[in-house]
Amino acid sequence: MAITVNSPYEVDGTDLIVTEEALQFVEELHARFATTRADLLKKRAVAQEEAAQTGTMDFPAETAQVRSGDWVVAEQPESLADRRVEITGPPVPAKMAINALNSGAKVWLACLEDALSPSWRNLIDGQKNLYEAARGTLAFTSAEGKEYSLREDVPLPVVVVRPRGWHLPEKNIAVDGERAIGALVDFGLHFFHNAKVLSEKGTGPFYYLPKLEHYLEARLWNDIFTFAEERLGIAHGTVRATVLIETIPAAFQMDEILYELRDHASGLNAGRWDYLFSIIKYFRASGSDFVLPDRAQVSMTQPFMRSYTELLVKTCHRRGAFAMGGMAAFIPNRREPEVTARAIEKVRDDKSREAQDGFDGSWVAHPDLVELCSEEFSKELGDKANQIDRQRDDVDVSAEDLLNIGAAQGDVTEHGVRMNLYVAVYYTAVWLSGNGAVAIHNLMEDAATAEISRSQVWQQIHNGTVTADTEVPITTELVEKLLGEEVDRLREEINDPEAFGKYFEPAADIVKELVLTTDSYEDYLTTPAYEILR
Ligand SMILES: CC(=O)SCCNC(=O)CCNC(=O)[C@H](O)C(C)(C)COP(=O)(O)OP(=O)(O)OC[C@H]1O[C@@H](n2cnc3c(N)ncnc32)[C@H](O)[C@@H]1OP(=O)(O)O
Ligand SMILES: O=CC(=O)O
Ligand SMILES: [Mg+2]
Repeated sequence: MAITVNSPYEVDGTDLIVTEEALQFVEELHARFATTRADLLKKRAVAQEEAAQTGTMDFPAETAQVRSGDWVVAEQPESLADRRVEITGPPVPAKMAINALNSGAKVWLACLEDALSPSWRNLIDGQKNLYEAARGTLAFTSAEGKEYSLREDVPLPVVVVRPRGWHLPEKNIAVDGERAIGALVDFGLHFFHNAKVLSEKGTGPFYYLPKLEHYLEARLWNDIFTFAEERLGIAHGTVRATVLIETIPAAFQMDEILYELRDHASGLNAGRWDYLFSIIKYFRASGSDFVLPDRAQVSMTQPFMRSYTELLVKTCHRRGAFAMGGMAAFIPNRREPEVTARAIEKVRDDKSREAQDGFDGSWVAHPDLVELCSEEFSKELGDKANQIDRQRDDVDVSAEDLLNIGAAQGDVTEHGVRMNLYVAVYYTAVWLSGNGAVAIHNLMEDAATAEISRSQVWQQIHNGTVTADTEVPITTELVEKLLGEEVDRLREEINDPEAFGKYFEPAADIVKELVLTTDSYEDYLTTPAYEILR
C-alpha cells in the first residue's frame, strides 16, 4: 500500500501533523479496515431501499439475545464520570478551541464533523489545535491583539473528538491512488499524536462516533480501537466512545451498538438533527404519512421524538452507559438581549426536560449556555456525578412508537419551504467558505440541520404536499420560483458581490440540483459540496 498527500495548499502545521509515522499509521488503518467499511456502506444502501419499499423497520431478529441478555459495558473512567454539560464546536479557529476549553463545561466535543467544513486548512489547523490542547500549550493572539490562553484556575473540560462519518472521503490524501477515508484520517491522526499523552493524564483518548446505521459499523470501530491500542502499546479499553444515535436504523439497534463496543463504550447520544434527517432520507419515498411538518415545528415533544429519547435513556442506564442529550438550536446574541433571553428560556426548557427524563448530561452550542445546562442537570443530580443508576423500567417503546411519524403535529407551509431553501443555500455557502457552523436567524445551523432543510423540500415535491398557508401543491416549478426569490433575498442581505459570486452562487447551484432532481436523491449535501471545497 502507498499513502500520499496531494493537497495543493500549504498549511502551517502540516509538518507537525502529517509526519511519516502518522501517515504510516493511517495507511495501516486503511489496509486493515477499508474493505469492511466499503461493504458496510453498501449495506446501508440496501437497508434504505428496503425501508423505502416497506415503509417500516424493526428491531433485528438475529440479535434478540443481545437485547434480552444481562450484560453491562465496562466500568466508566473517572475522568468521564461527570458529563452534565458538554460544549460542542469545531477546533478551528484556535480562539474557538480555547473559548470552549475555558467555558466551564465538563466536556468539549471537538467536532471534525457536523460543525467543520473539512478543507485541508481546517483539517491541519484542527489537528494542530487538538495536539496543543492535549499538551496544554494552546494559545492564540487575534489580529486585533486579543490574547487567548488556557485557564489555569479550574479543571479544563475533557476533550472528546468527533471524527467524520463513514461516508466521507478525504481528497487530499490518497491510499493506493484512491481517496482516503475521512473517518480513518481524523481518528488516525488524532490517536497517533495524542493517545499516549492523553492516556497518561487519564483524560483520553475519547471519541464521539457519528451517523452509524448498523451495529456492524460499531463492531468496525471497536476493531479499530483494539488494533490502535495494541499498535501504540496502550491498554485495551483506554479508548472510550460515545455513539450518536442519529439515524433511524440505529434507534432500533441501541443495545447492539453498546454491546459491540462494550469494552470501549461510554454512552449514547440523542443526535436529534441528524435523526430527523435520517427519518426523512429513509422514508422520503414511502408516502405522505412520513412527511414531517415545517422544520421549526418538529420539537422534541413530538411523540415519535419522545419515544426515541426515552428508549435511549432506558437502554443506556440498563447497560451502565451514559445517556447524553442533544442540541437545542437557539443561540444567544451578546448584542441583542431579547434574543439571548429567548435562547436561555428555550434551552433551559430543553435541558430541564432532558435532566428530568434521566439523561446524564447534554450539549450546548455556545459558552453563554454552559451554566444553565449545568444548573438544570445539577437540580436532578444533587451530589451525584450522573444518574446512570436511575433505571427507566417504566419505559416501553415499540417499533410503532419510533415510527409514529404521521402523528406529528404541525403544518407544511410555503413559509417553511422558503426558510428551508434560504437556510440550505446560506449554510452551504458558509461551508464552502470554510465554516461548518453558523448562526442564521439566531439558530445554530450545521451540516445536520441543513440536510433536514434540503431533504424536506425534496420529499415535499416528491409527495406533492399541499401547503397549509397558501394551499398549493409543492411542485418543482413552485420550488424553482421560491428558490430564485430566496437567492435574491440573500444577495441583498449579504450585499457583497464578491463573496456572493464565490460562495453563494455555487451553493445555490448545489441546492437547486439537490432539491429539483426528484428522480434520484443525493445521500449527503456535503458530497457534491466537497468536490468544490478549497
Ligand atoms: C447537530 C449537531 O451536531 S450540534 C453540534 C455541532 N454544532 C456546533 O458545534 C456548533 C457550535 N457553535 C458554534 O459554532 C457557534 O456558537 C455559532 C457559529 C453557532 C455562533 O458563533 P458566533 O457567531 O461566533 O457567536 P458569538 O459571536 O455569540 O460568539 C461570542 C464568543 O463566543 C465564542 N463561541 C461561540 N460559540 C462557541 C463554541 N461553540 N465554542 C467555543 N467558543 C464559542 C466565539 O468564538 C466568540 O468568542 P470571542 O468573544 O472571543 O470572539
Ligand atoms: O450531531 C448531532 C445531531 O443532532 O445531528
Ligand atoms: Mg449529527
